[in-house]
Amino acid sequence: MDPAMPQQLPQSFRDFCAANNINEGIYRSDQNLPRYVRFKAPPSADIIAAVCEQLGAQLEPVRWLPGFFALPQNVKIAGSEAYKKGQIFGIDASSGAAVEALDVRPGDNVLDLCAAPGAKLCLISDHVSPSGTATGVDISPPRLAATRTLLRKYGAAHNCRLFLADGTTFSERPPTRHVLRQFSKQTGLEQGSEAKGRGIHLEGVDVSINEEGARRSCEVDEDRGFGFGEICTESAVEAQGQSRKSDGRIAIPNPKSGTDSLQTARECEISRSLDTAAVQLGKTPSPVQSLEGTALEERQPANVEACGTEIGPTEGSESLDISEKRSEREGESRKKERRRRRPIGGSETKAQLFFFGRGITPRVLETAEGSGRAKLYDKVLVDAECTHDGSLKHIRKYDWWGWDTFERRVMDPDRLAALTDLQGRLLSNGFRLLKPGGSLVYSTCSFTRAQNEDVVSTFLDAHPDADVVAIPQAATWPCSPGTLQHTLRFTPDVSKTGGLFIAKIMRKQEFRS
Ligand SMILES: C[S@@+](CC[C@H](N)C(=O)[O-])C[C@H]1O[C@@H](n2cnc3c(N)ncnc32)[C@H](O)[C@@H]1O
Repeated sequence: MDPAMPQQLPQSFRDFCAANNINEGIYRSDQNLPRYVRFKAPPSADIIAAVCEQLGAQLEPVRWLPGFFALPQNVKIAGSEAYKKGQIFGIDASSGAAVEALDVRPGDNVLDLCAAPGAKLCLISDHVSPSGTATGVDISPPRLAATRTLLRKYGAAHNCRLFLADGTTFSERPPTRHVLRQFSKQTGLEQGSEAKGRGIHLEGVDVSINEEGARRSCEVDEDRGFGFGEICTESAVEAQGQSRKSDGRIAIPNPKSGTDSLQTARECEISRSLDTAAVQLGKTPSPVQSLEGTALEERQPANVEACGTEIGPTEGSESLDISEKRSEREGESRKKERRRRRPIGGSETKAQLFFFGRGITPRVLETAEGSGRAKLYDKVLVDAECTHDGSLKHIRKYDWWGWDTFERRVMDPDRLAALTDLQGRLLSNGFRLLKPGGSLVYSTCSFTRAQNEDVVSTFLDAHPDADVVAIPQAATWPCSPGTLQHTLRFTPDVSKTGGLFIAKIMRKQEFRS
């Protein structure tokens, strides 16, 4: 057998490769690829040594990608202290490269249009800190729930928000940075405080402190329909049926378990501030406006998925009732949503009111029509749904699912056409939400031209204000050029990473059609 060929590739997959001009040789090292981890904060030599000891393996720095380390593929990281403490997380180096290509800067507002399960969003959250924001969107409730868990675990939730929405129609503006700073200042929840990882949801919230000082009243932002409630005073503690223990801790009754959980006043204050309801009105939010101030077409309203506490499907926690009327209806629709197999061409999302709040009665807050120019995102990542053929590990799952399923899902021309159509619409909508002068990265973990260069070329034909640009950092990356100028491909044989296609697209600063 040709040593360049991977052994025992299933015939269906070989047929797929042949049909898409994919050289099977690129998979030859796929079975022995390293796994990659990233340190949340730049590690000292002592920390690296300690983590190596915990993992029982050497961490090899990835020379071309700062903060990333390679490990032998079979090393399990989940049991280690470093992983449990959120010090390291698993993310393929090619995924890291996609985020690096975006060149995210502190203070940027970044949109991640296909965010789940969230590894790239965690990285983005780190890069935009301390003053920027990251907005994640995904159409899959369970995957979004996993994303929320990940964000919390890695202390990335403080500047992130998540929407359950169709990325082809998502239309929410970036949050107001001014408010983010104001909220942090007033609550004392600065970067690195214990609030990190709790999931603050801050978009468009106008926070004010009244005469009583400790009391925080929060009003909804006119554009957004979200808000934080107030609470934290002694009277509010009593009003909530809570009591202070002699050591100063506050007993918070949990009606479901019948037990009290004890929190220090500080913890209580923080959780109150963070866990108060965020509200998405059950009506269409004001659409994003173009820079010229004209409303862009009406889009589907998004559902709020995650912020301070549980909304929507949860991991290891119960979702809270929203209102007597709505909870039943939504419970049913969520069940239906879980049962339903998501079509490959995307799906419609219905407006739903998600809600949460521990012991807090949520208020539905009124919005006013937004006015003036919409703020758009500085950077957008469209890490699109694809056939995942860049990773044999993923493709091998069809050993269990059955290769007839592969043929039906991945090789059926109608489904492929629907998929590439979805990719094009995700790219177009991401670009619509990008500000002039901003950059967008389109990536897939497929090697087919149809899902990569062809999608980008079709997009460029329809968007004269878009340019594919070179990625300067890539000069030192172990990748190969795509067939469209400036596009890149990470292939397992060359990069020793999972497969990834990356195109960086700039929106021209000044453009007259
Ligand atoms: C390749 S995965 C994204 C991986 C993610 N960026 C990460 O780094 O963890 C593609 C995601 O697109 C989501 N998706 C599929 N169709 C979508 C749509 N119409 N709108 C938004 N997300 C969609 C899928 O649920 C899936 O989570």
